[in-house]
Amino acid sequence: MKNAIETNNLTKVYGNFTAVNSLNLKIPNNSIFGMLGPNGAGKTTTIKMLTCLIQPTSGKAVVGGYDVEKNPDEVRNLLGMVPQQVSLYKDLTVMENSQMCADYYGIPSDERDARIEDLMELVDIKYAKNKRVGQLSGGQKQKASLVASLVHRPDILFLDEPTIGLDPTTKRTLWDLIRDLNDEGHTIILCSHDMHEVDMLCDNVGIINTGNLVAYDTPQGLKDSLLEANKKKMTEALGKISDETKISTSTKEDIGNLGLRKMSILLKNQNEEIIEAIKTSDFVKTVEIAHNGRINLRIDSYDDMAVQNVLKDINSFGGVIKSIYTEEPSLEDVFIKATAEVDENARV
Ligand SMILES: Nc1ncnc2c1ncn2[C@@H]1O[C@H](COP(=O)(O)OP(=O)(O)OP(=O)(O)O)[C@@H](O)[C@H]1O
Repeated sequence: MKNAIETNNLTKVYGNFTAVNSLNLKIPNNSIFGMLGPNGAGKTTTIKMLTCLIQPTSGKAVVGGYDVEKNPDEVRNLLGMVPQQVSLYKDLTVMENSQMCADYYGIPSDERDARIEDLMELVDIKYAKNKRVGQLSGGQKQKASLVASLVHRPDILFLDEPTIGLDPTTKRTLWDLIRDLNDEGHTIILCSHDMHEVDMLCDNVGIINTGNLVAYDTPQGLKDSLLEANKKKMTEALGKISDETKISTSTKEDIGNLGLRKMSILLKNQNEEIIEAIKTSDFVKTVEIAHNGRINLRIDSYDDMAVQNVLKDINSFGGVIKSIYTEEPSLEDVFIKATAEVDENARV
């Protein structure tokens, strides 16, 4: 079995509203998959179908080799789930909640408590094992939830916003744990709005928008595609300005501390008039002339057209561009671009 999860035109319709639309997804075994999408995109609905909590309207999903509709029990046995809202019993202790989960999955009683204690140590919650869940802080509840969901050593683990509200240290502990679990062979499905987290942890990323899968690749692949598209647009905008203009990308540090959307330009024929034209361009928020003559700009817009319009302004004042640096796109840029075109009719 190559893929831990495979869906074929998986669809969920509520009334006349399509929450998930013909989803075709392949999540390789032993990988970390990041599921991204704006609020209401259909992520939770997808996860609910994959974890047999709701039935698909049409299409198919195979999880761990089992069809979610034909073999839901087998699927459930393979899964662990840490939901957005911790779903443990508030009046039971951390230990009792985990014991209940272990019993549900039929873990032998002579193994059960040792397994739970090992996991508690791993996520650092053993000190609170006899505390009732209702008395725990948000982060402690999240850890308790992880212990309960890992006790049966699931092949596939679903994590829905697992680090939301956690302090930076606890967040890092959890990231390390996710990597460790993956090294041990678990496939992990991570739903998160934290782009840094997804970029850092995930092997592959899928972006869902209004029920449709609009992008799927490695994080680097997604960023590279956007970079290529941006370069193409810049080349088009440069047009006849100069065939020799070098377009490159650079990290934030190389360009300098300029703020949000940055670009840096070197002109062959820099003069006051051109600089003035750049400064008064509608799209340019700050202009800084570096000691080496580079013009560092901050363009306060995520609109692709901003870059093109600045280049056109320079062109109209006779500026000949020698080289352009733009900031490398981040996963956040990819997300914003991929989800920009929202079909308002497809929302409720
Ligand atoms: N039981 C339901 N009945 C009708 N519509 C529903 C139901 N559950 C979800 N929806 C709708 O389906 C769409 C997708 O919801 P879903 O919870 O899957 O989004 P999501 O991507 O998980 O969002 P978020 O990031 O906010 O958690 C939303 O428009 C939501 O209103």
